[in-house]
Amino acid sequence: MSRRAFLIVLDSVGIGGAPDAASFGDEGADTVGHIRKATGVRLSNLDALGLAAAQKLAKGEAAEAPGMWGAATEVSRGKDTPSGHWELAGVPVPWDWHYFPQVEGCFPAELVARIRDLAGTDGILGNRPASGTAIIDAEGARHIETGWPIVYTSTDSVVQIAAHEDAFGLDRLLTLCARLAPDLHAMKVGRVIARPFVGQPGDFRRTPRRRDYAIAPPAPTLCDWVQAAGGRVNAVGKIGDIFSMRGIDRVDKGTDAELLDHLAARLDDAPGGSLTFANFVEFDSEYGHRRDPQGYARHLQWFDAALPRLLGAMRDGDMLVVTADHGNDPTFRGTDHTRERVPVLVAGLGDGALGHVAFADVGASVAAHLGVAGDGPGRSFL
Ligand SMILES: O=P(O)(O)O[C@H]1O[C@H](CO)[C@@H](O)[C@H]1O
Ligand SMILES: [Mn+2]
Ligand SMILES: [Mn+2]
Repeated sequence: MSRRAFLIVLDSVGIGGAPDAASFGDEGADTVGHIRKATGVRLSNLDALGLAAAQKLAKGEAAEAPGMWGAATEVSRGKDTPSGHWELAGVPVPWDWHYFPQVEGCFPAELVARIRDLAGTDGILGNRPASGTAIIDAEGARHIETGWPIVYTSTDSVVQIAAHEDAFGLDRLLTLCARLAPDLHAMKVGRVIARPFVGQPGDFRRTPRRRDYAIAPPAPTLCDWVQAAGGRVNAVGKIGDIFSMRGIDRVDKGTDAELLDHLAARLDDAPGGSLTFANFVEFDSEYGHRRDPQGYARHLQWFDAALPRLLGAMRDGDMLVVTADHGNDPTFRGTDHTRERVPVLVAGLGDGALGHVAFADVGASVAAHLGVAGDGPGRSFL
């Protein structure tokens, strides 16, 4: 029997209960719990895999349910996408990220000068922490007038550059971000993100051609382990960006709806020994950061309705894991991620509650399932 693994990250679908939430200012945050409360959304297929039980466990309540489910706790000191994904892939982040101050004029003068040089402009717009959709509404018209890039940060370790695909140029934006990224990685800034948008003043829209230039993981991850053992690694969504393409053989991108088709295609054609690693980002980018519980609930329902199609395409020897990288409670103050535990829902390997596990145990378990050698602090729960 040839074994395959499918690791699916629902970006930001946290379940509360992180023991260190208070130190992030996130005590009480609970993405799925608060969405259920606010909207009454029913997630029967996810619950059949153990989501509701994992939610209880995350908050220290007793829970019993069939299936192979647990709640995972993060140890990396960031509540961001790279930290979450790398740790799920077996490698916690050993360093402190560099964050920009949450004030107007957040970027140091040398960095502003470097961006101006690389962009070939006399100035930049933004230079403050912001929500990405709000800042293109506020600065988009001036951006078109001046040609200056819109540069902003958030409470994550990130520099984001928004520019109009036609007025500024998509390739020009991507080149700017690619050239800037090494300087920022050297400062332990996790990512430079290109945020292309289109439209006119009053009607600007971001496009799916976003591109993340992430610092490389601190050590070989699950993706490298699988590749080193001769297995193929398929990335669905922004996984390739998050891992700086380390240990990745194939990338398929698109909207979440398109990614679902890519994932289904990999269920159909992925060879034995392979890992397919998927990230569905719209939970986070379209609903969590936008503090839209109704939209978030609809997207959860969309994934819940898609699950039978995915589970029905599994073969003997397949392991499929549904998990998340951090929280982004749309009912919580602010517009940023929230420190939370995440669900670990395993399909294909029968029943057996996992209880509390570490993020890194997910990577170790996928490696164990595929029979590849791993490394790091993770312990297989299989
Ligand atoms: O508001 P937008 O641009 O969506 O930014 C969000 O997306 C970034 C990367 O996930 C985060 O740092 C967060 O601030
Ligand atoms: Mn994320
Ligand atoms: Mn985010």
